[in-house]
Amino acid sequence: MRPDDDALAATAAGTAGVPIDMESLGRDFGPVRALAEMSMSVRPGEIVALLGPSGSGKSTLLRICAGLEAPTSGRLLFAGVDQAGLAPHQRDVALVFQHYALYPHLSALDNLTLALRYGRRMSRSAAVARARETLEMLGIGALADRRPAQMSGGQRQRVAIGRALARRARVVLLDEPMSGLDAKLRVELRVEIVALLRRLGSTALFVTHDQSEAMAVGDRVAVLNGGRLEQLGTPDEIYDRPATRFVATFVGSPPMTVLDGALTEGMLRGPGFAVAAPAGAAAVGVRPEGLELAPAAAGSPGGAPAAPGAPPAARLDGSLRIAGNVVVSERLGAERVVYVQTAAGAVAVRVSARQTDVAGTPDATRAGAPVTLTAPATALAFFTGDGALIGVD
Ligand SMILES: Nc1ncnc2c1ncn2[C@@H]1O[C@H](COP(=O)(O)OP(=O)(O)OP(=O)(O)O)[C@@H](O)[C@H]1O
Repeated sequence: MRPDDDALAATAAGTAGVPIDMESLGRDFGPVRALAEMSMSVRPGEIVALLGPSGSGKSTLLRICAGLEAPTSGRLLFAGVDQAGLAPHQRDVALVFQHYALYPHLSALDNLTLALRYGRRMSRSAAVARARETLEMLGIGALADRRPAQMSGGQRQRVAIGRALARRARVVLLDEPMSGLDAKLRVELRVEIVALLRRLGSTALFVTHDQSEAMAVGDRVAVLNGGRLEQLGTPDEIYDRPATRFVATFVGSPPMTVLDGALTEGMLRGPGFAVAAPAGAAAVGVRPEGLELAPAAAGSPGGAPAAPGAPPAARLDGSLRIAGNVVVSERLGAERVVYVQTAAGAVAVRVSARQTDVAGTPDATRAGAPVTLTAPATALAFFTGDGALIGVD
């Protein structure tokens, strides 16, 4: 859903998600800097996925938004109002955690109804109607009368999510809400959660360390590393134009390969490769699907340079070429990912699985096969020594 639609959805559901503004938020735990200079604006009704490795500060940021943790520096605003000093219950936020706690002696319906009656002070009939509607939206309307012990883990988690979302808080914070569930269930449930959030129009922050989950759930994805924001962008921007080397090598399956080199006279040279590069380049990156794999030409064994020590020549069209030997190849549905050991390091290449099935073609994907990898200039990304992407515009 695009922002223009958000207002409509919010009006239809009677909820208005609010804008969230983070201004240089920081949080220190003694000597540990859990969060630093975190600035981000989230639009009303937008879902932002917070993605990052363990310890990158995702939960700390969420807890600050919830009011469970105070920032050491910076400001947090909901709808333009500074949240400093406001307790969790004063912020109108809904929290969904991995570890849910339902009342065991109450039915699913009563678990939701109770939260609405006491959390939202709704009348009994209005609360029951809202609770039923929410359970229906999560595909568990038929389980309304069951107690938690009579449900599967996935069903219980749906009830817990329903209980948090039924309140229609203006901000919804989800911290790895599905990490206890199996992969198939996670995929199903994330679709339902997103549909529900859209319907309610709440602004949502969704913490995950699973990149496919982040890319599927987020209107935009915020990639965190070491307490800092590396990039905030749509899933396409994050994938196609990673702002930093960290993002490039964190997102993608397998992620971008980045080869280090030294720049002289417009040429980035590393072990076994040389490529025309912009000023400031210290490394060249290429996605697995940006490379073409071909059997090494006869007489030029893969892996080793033609003459040991002889620098490879850069190519006039700006493309990257590097030789190597296949280490292993992995069949993934219609594609195959081939890992090639080159003098500059391991390089991942994605090829059509059919490429290897053509009769009469030497199988360039079997282990040990000498191969040549080529990527056109348009498939290359260059990074500075600090890991920043060098603009190509
Ligand atoms: N209460 C605390 N006391 C001391 N250090 C803390 C505390 N809470 C978090 N930290 C530290 O702050 C950093 C960020 O932690 P945080 O839990 O926010 O990361 P995360 O990205 O959510 O990680 P994970 O994916 O493992 O949950 C870590 O180095 C962590 O050890």
